[in-house]
Amino acid sequence: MSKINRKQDALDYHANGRPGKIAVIPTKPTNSQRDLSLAYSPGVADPCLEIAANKEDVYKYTAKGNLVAVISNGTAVLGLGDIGPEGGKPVMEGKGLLFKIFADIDVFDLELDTKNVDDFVRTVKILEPTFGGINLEDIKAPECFEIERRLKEEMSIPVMHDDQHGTAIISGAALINACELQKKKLEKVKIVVNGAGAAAISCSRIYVSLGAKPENIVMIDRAGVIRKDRENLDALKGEFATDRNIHTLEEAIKDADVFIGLSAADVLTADMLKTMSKNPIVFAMANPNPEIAYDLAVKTRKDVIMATGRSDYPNQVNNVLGFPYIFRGALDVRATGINEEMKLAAVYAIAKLAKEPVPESVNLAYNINNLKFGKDYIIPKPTDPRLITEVAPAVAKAAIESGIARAEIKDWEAYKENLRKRLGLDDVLMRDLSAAARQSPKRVVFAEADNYKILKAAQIVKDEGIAHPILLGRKEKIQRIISEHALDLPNVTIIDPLEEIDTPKFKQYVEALYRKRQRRGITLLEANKFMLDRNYYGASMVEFGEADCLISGLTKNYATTIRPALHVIGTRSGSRVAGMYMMLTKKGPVFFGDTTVNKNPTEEELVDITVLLHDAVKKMNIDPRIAMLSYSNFGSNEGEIPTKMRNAVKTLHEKYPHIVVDGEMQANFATNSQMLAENFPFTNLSGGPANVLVFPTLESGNIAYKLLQELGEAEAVGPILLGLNKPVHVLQLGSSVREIVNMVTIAVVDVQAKEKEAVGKEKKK
Ligand SMILES: NC(=O)C1=CN([C@@H]2O[C@H](COP(=O)(O)OP(=O)(O)OC[C@H]3O[C@@H](n4cnc5c(N)ncnc54)[C@H](OP(=O)(O)O)[C@@H]3O)[C@@H](O)[C@H]2O)C=CC1
Ligand SMILES: CC(=O)C(=O)O
Ligand SMILES: [Mg+2]
Repeated sequence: MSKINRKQDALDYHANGRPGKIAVIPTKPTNSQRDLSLAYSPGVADPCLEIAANKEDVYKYTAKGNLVAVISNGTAVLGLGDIGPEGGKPVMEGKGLLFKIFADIDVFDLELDTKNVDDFVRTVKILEPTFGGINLEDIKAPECFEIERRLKEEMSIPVMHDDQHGTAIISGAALINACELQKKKLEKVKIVVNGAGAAAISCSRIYVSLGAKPENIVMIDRAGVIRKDRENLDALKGEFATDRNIHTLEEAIKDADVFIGLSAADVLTADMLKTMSKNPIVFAMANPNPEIAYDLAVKTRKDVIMATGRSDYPNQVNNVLGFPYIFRGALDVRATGINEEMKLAAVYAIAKLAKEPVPESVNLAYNINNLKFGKDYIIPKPTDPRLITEVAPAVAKAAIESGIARAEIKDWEAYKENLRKRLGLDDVLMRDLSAAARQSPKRVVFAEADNYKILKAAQIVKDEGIAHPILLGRKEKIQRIISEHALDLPNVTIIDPLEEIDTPKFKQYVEALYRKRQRRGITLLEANKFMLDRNYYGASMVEFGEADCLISGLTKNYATTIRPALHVIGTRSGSRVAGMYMMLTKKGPVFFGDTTVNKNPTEEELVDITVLLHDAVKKMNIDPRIAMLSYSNFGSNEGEIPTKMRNAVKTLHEKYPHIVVDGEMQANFATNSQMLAENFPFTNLSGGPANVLVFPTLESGNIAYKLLQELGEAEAVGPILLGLNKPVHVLQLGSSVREIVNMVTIAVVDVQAKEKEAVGKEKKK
């Protein structure tokens, strides 16, 4: 994007619609007169009096415990300098936005019109009743140090100057990892810190805590190298003053291992970079423009590990990776401050996370196929959903262990679960199913293995111990994709049916297909031809026990994929086939059927579909509560659809009394149990909203799940094919890697359930 376009886009982004980036949203119902009388007068008086009697109750009855103030006077806004409090407001609103989206922390941004330290401290101090924490931002050195020190002493809620400590924590984590990759020891590296302000001094201090030697650090400000013999040297800069006989950045940078830029744009030239030691580390963190442009640095030195504060290049060393989670952890244990132990815990948690395999959602967000620990990935990406569950608990634990927490966390797994829920990362069911799959992984044959997404999913399910993949396709093509994308799939079986044509196994598969279909118009020659199709071959592998289940359909339409399975494997005796989607909604999982196979099911077919859905949901250890949907409620409308749904319910009640099912009903009644009970108290659909929805036609089911997926932001897992003799699962055309992994997980659990069923039947005999 050109600079001009970017400028206009950025201005439009802020100005369009409601100006600015944040707003206040009520968290309680406000629909009725009653709600309002509780929210405000007279009801509000009760929590007021409770808090007046016991101040700590402010955490119980108000938003204080989750509310952070982002406070600035605009004197060091990014690297833009002193642009005043109003000038800094977009940055402060931006911080508020980041706190919210990454850690679900609410923020009021406060821009103070003062450069006077006493006024600043007094103003913030008297805000203590309102906030759970104070994030000081973009206040210039040296005032920022005194402001933070005094507020920490005088306030009993966490106070942190983010430009100092947030930056120190992130760059500390990045430095540990960069040193490891460049095979350098932190205790020995020579570090040049350009800048001697808030960020630079705190970063240098944390590097020393992590093992760097103060005598190996040279610090530089606008006047040059900070030397011990400088006149009027202030105490802060004095901490890192050197007695070496050097005066300029040019002199200091020669043979240095690490350059830390926390100053201004473009001060490090290519010529200077050339003089650094072998395998140099450059963190050019000035915002918005770094001390040396990313492209110039990597062009100048092939052996450099390069990081900037920007999101549009690899290695974004920016305090956004820290402040949301540091405050999250501190707020959740009601810490009285943010101490050294908490900061170091955050450093190590962030550094460690960079070495873990990257979730697919992060690859997708950056449009990179295989991010992994290395020169271009030294710290996690800000969108990594694991940051909250790794960094916040590490910080909270450190607060408890160092004795500054006022609340305990006992069940850390439950706490992490809660953190995921806060961000809507709460796919508990999928996680439970993954855990179940891992207990006994199965052989899954992928019919379309000459496809990157399938191979990536195969790698994930293999790495996670969910399944043993078997890949079908042209061997050379599969190997090429594996090496192009640096996938890691050693020792995985690859089979090309075209190369199997003369094997006894191939012949066995062909004969079996011919036997099954000879009276349905298939000749032996045709059976032979069909078997070259990987869907037929894969289904035959499942049929003959060479694999436990088949996954296909990513690149072909549904009918083309399902037909071979029906021909080779067939349906369970007396059963029909139907498709089910598991919709992972914000209110929990809801199962939709039939969304895939039966266009306009009859009453009898609806009964069978309902039983199939019931049994499938039960296998996932969920008690099904089934609603038969229509546009009418219990006879309120006549018509073909309500009648067939009503009749299906009647048959289900008679033949399957153990199944909790009711209808016909409209979707809003099915999903709102209070409304259903108030209007139709006779219903047997009790104990909460329906979690299985049976649709009258394929059309309505398909439309409903797609709308929910797009507008309701629910994740759709499926279609899960029900009724086949052996597990075959057909992907949605163009599924994502995550959807394929989910589907494999379901397939493995399905195989496990079928095995259990078989053992049960054997025992009964
Ligand atoms: N990536 C990230 O996460 C973060 C990046 N930053 C960036 O770091 C920079 C500094 O921020 P902060 O510490 O808050 O600001 P401060 O105002 O406290 O400090 C700025 C420092 O930079 C020095 N400086 C300015 N220009 C030069 C130059 N040309 N050569 C040498 N030194 C120079 C100043 O020197 P003097 O003392 O002589 O005035 C001062 O010491 C900003 O660009 C900011 O965007 C900050 C926080 C986080
Ligand atoms: C990232 C940040 O806080 C800064 O540049 O000031
Ligand atoms: Mg800042």
